[in-house]
Amino acid sequence: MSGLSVTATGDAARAVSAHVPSLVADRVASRVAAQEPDLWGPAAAEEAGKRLGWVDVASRSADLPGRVASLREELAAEGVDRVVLCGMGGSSLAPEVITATAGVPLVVLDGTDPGQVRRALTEGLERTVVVVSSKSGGTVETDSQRRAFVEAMTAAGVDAARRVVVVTDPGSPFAQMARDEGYRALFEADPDVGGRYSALTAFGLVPAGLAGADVQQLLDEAAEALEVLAADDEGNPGLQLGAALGGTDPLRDKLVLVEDGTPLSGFGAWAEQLVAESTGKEGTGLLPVVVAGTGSPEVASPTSDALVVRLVGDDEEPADGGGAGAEVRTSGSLGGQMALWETAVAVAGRLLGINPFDQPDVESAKQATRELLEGSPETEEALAVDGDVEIRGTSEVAGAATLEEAVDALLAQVDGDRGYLAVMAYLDREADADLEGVREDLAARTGRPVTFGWGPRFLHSTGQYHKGGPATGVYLQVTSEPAGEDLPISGRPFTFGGLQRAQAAGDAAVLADHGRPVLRLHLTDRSALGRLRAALAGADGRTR
Ligand SMILES: O=P(O)(O)OC[C@H]1O[C@H](O)[C@H](O)[C@@H](O)[C@@H]1O
Repeated sequence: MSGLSVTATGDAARAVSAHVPSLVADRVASRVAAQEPDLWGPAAAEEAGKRLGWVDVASRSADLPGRVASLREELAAEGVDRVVLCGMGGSSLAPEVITATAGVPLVVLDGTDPGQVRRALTEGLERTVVVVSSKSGGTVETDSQRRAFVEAMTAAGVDAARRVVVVTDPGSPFAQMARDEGYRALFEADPDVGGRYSALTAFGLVPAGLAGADVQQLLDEAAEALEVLAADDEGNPGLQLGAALGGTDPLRDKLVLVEDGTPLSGFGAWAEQLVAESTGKEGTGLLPVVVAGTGSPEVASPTSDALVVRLVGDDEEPADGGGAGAEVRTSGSLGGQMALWETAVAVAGRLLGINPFDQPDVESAKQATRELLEGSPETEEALAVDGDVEIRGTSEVAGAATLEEAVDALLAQVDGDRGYLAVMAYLDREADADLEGVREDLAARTGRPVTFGWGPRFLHSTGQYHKGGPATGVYLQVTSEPAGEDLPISGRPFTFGGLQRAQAAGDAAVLADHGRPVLRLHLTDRSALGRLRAALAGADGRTR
């Protein structure tokens, strides 16, 4: 028994009935398990041919728990017990959910906010090991974080080379660097598994295992689940979830994810990347909307284009199959759920007619950032300045003279039937965490799904969907001067603050090029956050 359970109601149940029989007849489950690359059309076959290794992850990763446990013991004997992970997207989201669920501490540094980076650098360096994870070995945030740690450790008299562990693909620039610099350990990951499917490879298991999570158990859970998920059987939960995700008609493309009794902690953020980057392309896809709880507007009164997925506990009563709306409930162990969602997203990709293994629109924002870093980080004149807030944006918000007018102008662009609002905050996701509360306010205010992402973290997750998915979004970007001093990046001509601004400006430019409405608010003093929050909440009583 894998303990995996998927139940569907309403439109989701109808999608299961409509699609699972043909998925079984086409032997989709066993062909995914056999790593057949031709399930997503001829154009996707080459990529799929090198991206399906996750189906036998338990054997591919078999040596890792032992290797990680030995390294953890060695480090502990040296008094090193604080684990920091530097990595973005697929290189950080899995260890975050694994350690949060296991209740073991891991510092995840997946941002460039100078205050957030500085905090990670100043707490307990003498007992810190830094895991630098990047599949490509070329991600600018990760390399900048590595540089910052090496410099800070060296300044503190700590032998940095003994404290850096690298996880990367064989042959990547990071693999070479780990050898050249004599870093403590190099874990070469499986190149046949894509970043967002890499949870149970070295990317998930090394940092989580060093932090003390039981990674052997995760692999065992996944192995058990993958057997069930390989069956050409109508009861296969991977086919059922895949059909519910990709097969509603008309497509319910706002996937509202809510923890509702699950023992897993933070699963939504991991699933968000998997779903958004895998499906959000060619003008279609599913927008994950990760909400705080069952009282959130998107769950309490779902829109007609929403599919609500409740992550429930194992003893939850199954929902009955009828009714209006569309809901799915899933439960099972963390390793099992990861395998379930990977399978389901691959199945949904087939139903949506897209290649679930590429991310064709991520590079454009990276390129725009590189160009800005080579020039000046902010080249666009402010349309208006309201106190400590500079207002920039596309033509839809051009007439606004005040912060409140600008927000109103943007919200007026949210389509009442299919639209969504994405809030993208390039701030300190720990110190400024309260801002996340505006998600609910804005959802209530607009009556539409609202996503909240911390920049640049979300660029490696929902960023693909924003550009490649349907043109139904409007975008609110928040940037700020650093709360304290900016932080230089050793050996680079730009600072963390400069990088953060360039990433924001680069992404906004690409969204604008795609014809999407964008409002950019830059706080010249971070103390203006309170005012911003009130303006977004509509605290003066103005509602649309
Ligand atoms: O692991 P890395 O190569 O550093 O990549 C980190 C992330 O980069 C990009 O944003 C990709 O679209 C993601 O899928 C990936 O997870």
